[in-house]
Amino acid sequence: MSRLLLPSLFSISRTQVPVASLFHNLYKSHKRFVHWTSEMSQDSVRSSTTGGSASGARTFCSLEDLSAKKCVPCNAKDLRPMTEQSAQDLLQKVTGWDMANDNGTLKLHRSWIVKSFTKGLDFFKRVADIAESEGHHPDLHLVGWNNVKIEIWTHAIGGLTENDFILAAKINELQVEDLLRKKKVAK
Ligand SMILES: C[C@H](O)[C@H](O)[C@H]1CNC2=NC(N)=NC(=O)C2=N1
Repeated sequence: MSRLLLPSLFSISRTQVPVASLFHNLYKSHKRFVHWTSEMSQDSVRSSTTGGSASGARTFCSLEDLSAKKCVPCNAKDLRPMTEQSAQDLLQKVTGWDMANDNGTLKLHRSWIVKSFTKGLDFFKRVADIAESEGHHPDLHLVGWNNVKIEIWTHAIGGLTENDFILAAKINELQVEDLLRKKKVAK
């Protein structure tokens, strides 16, 4: 029995060594694969927020493409503020929005006149629903009871990223005609 047992044990132990190194190699290649995929996903976050080149310049698509895009988490470790030129290029895609340099921080802004104070709050609620679903939030101002002003920038990095333009594009697609004061027609 023991003789029979010995060779089979030996043979198992002999095969155990290749099996062990096989598992070790499999584990190493799995780790390499996991690292590679995480790098790839980081690259897609990088390119989708700061553009392919250092200047952040990218061939951006039309407005409807911006509003169809999804904001990315603002805490992506290598998120950089967009250059002023890249921001100017994107500004063409968000009708009605303008850009201001607030002590070195580029920000988007747009204003509306609403019918009443409460319509202003309704406006904010509709914007808030978008912001919450995007995980990206604007600064909301309601002054002089019926003057709405919205500012957007990426606070986590103190500048503009594509997220801000996506949010602006989505706000532009809101149905808010019922809240706005009718434009005075010049007599
Ligand atoms: C984790 C992530 O940075 C924060 O939860 C989000 C929330 N909404 C945000 N909104 C804006 N405008 N800028 C931000 O940096 C930001 N950060």
